[in-house]
Amino acid sequence: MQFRRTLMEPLLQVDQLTVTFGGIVALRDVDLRVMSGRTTAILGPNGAGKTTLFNAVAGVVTPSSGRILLGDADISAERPSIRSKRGIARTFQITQPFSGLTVIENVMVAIVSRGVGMAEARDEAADYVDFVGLGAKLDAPARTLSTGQRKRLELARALATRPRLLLLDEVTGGVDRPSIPEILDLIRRLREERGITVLVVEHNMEVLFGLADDAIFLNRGEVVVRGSMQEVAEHDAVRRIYLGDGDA
Ligand SMILES: Nc1ncnc2c1ncn2[C@@H]1O[C@H](COP(=O)(O)OP(=O)(O)OP(=O)(O)O)[C@@H](O)[C@H]1O
Repeated sequence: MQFRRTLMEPLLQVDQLTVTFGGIVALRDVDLRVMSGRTTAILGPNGAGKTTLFNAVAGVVTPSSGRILLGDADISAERPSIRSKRGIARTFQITQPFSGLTVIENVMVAIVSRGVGMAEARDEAADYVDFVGLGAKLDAPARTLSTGQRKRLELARALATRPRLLLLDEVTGGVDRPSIPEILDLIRRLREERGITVLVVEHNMEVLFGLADDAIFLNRGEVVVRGSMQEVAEHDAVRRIYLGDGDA
């Protein structure tokens, strides 16, 4: 019963969020509920405000109004490092590993910064590296990895912060087609095996159908449609924008 109740609660709640940059309104009165244990997609054309919403949740842009709750805690005024400690992690559209460090060292950095000792950090890092399927690359310098492998490393680094909520920005962007199913499988396992709630920005509709339970569609900073991934994808406004993908 406890499990069922948890699934029905939002882990992340965004209320009436407005973000402006000078005269540009990047987000206007955006409401969002990200349900615990589910994967939620943010859809929208270029400039819709998707990245700004991620940045506001991570705490790297300051909203002009509105509030953000993680569980019961109002995190609106908290710095990014505090939000990270509370369990919000993000990956970037362009991966940013330390290219001179090896795969395991890259992951250890995130663990050591939690205050864990080196030996213990190495064991924990090896677990995450294995989980993302980079076990054979443990001691390879990050700069030698393919784009798909760098995305996996990025996920391992995010795992090292022990997230409850993972923000994934274009996780299949730049990844060669044959490697995409493996990355998607990995993201599904994050939820199923580690109980991580996922919020994803992704342009590829085909990818989202296999991944997202819920979705919101933003246009010019406002929420136009919200619902199940299926409902949102079938909405006229969404179909118009994504028709070029052939799957919407
Ligand atoms: N730091 C900034 N300074 C000024 N304007 C910004 C800044 N960041 C975003 N914007 C503007 O805010 C609006 C929303 O941008 P945002 O990057 O959030 O959209 P997006 O949906 O992520 O787009 P894309 O799909 O192209 O990445 C755009 O008009 C953008 O130009």
